[in-house]
Amino acid sequence: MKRNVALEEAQDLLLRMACPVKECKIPLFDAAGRVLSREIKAPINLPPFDRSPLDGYAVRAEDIAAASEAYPTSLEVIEEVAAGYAARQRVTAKTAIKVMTGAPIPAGADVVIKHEDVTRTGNICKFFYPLKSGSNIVRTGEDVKKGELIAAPGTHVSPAMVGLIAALGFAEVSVYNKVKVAVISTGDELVDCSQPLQPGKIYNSNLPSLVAACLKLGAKITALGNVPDELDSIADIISLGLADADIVITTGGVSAGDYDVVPDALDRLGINVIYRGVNMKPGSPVLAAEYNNKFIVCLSGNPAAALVTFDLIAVPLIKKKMGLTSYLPTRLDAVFEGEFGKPSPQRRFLRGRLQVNEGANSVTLTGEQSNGVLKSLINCNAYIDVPAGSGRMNAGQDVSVLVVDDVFGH
Ligand SMILES: Nc1nc2c(c(=O)[nH]1)N[C@H]1C(S)=C(S)[C@@H](COP(=O)(O)OP(=O)(O)OC[C@H]3O[C@@H](n4cnc5c(N)ncnc54)[C@H](O)[C@@H]3O)O[C@H]1N2
Ligand code: MOO
Repeated sequence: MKRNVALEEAQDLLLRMACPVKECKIPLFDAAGRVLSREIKAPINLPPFDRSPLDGYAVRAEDIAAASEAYPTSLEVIEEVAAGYAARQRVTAKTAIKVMTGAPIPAGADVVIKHEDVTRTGNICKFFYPLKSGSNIVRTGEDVKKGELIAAPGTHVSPAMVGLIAALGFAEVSVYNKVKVAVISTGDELVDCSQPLQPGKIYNSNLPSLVAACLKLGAKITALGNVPDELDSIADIISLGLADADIVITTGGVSAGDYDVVPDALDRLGINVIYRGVNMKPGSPVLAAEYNNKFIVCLSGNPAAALVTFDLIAVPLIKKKMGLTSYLPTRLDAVFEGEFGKPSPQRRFLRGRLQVNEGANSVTLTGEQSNGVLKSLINCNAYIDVPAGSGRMNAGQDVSVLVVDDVFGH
């Protein structure tokens, strides 16, 4: 077992051992938020045929080459084509076919003129300007070319990706199974938020917040609830979690107190502790262990410490198990806007709000930074990485941040 490792080593030790869970095939309608386990190549062009982007008239460019306001060109409309149908006839010299938006371009035509720009009497249509061959035609494969790689394994399925996969005619997709995460909180002082609060007790916030964080990632959760600071109960519930889950997350009871019995419970279960303690604040007591290819991540109980170490250590692990190929938080440079008076003898992660700008990114603090303060995580989308040995931080200073909420995507 290692002790007091750097964050990067703490991440790496787990990521090296973790491989994605098994794959399955699911209906495309259920695929949003999942991770593709197979590449997707386009079996068809998109659009599959040349189509009209307008309601208008498909004609031959050469037929309207001389058209002008003063001397319009008259063509005979020989057919009308709605979206979803193909013209039966060809556009030949001096003829036009009326087409609706989305309709295939009739053979022979090489340009579409929008209907507002023509006048029509019976079957005769007048055109008042010429257009270059190819104008107002959406070409076959403009969006996607047949054979093109659409997504590699490990791609997160966004709503837009669902649309693209549907447009290519796939009703099912291969994805990784949902990662199963069991969440446990420990502490005699904790009361479920549905219960009245007794003296000396506090409401359990870690269990709901960690369950919510795992759900947001797309994991399959088992909330095993809260157990008292008691060796047998903690050992029993961890072993219950390990029976089904890929990853067990616990909070509380990992520090140095008399009732911090989580490490003893792991010991009793014969679980291999990979490391105990990470050089960071908050969350330094975090512990990670492995058992039969499953992982146990024990976060300290302070609510902010629990969520920060969850984001920086548990999330990359869950993401790698989910099959994602990008799992570490993005690191960006930013200018610090604000002040933080405390020195940081230990490496510190401050809760901040990153604004991504054209020139320089800027980051502000989201509020109080104590280990138990949860409120400042509400608008936090990045952690300011303050190196060990840093003094007071002032506005305008350059900092490095780890992005923990996706500020780029949609
Ligand atoms: N003598 C020492 N004492 C402490 C040390 C140390 O090195 N030496 N480390 C401190 C640090 S750092 C932290 S963080 C805490 C964490 O200890 P634990 O992980 O064992 O957590 P607990 O003692 O169980 O709880 C800490 C704190 O958080 C509250 N808590 C716990 N669980 C929840 C929950 N589910 N929802 C809301 N709040 C929770 C708990 O009541 C405590 O106030 O230890 C320091 N002590
Ligand atoms: O882990 Mo503790 O004080 O670093 O919150």
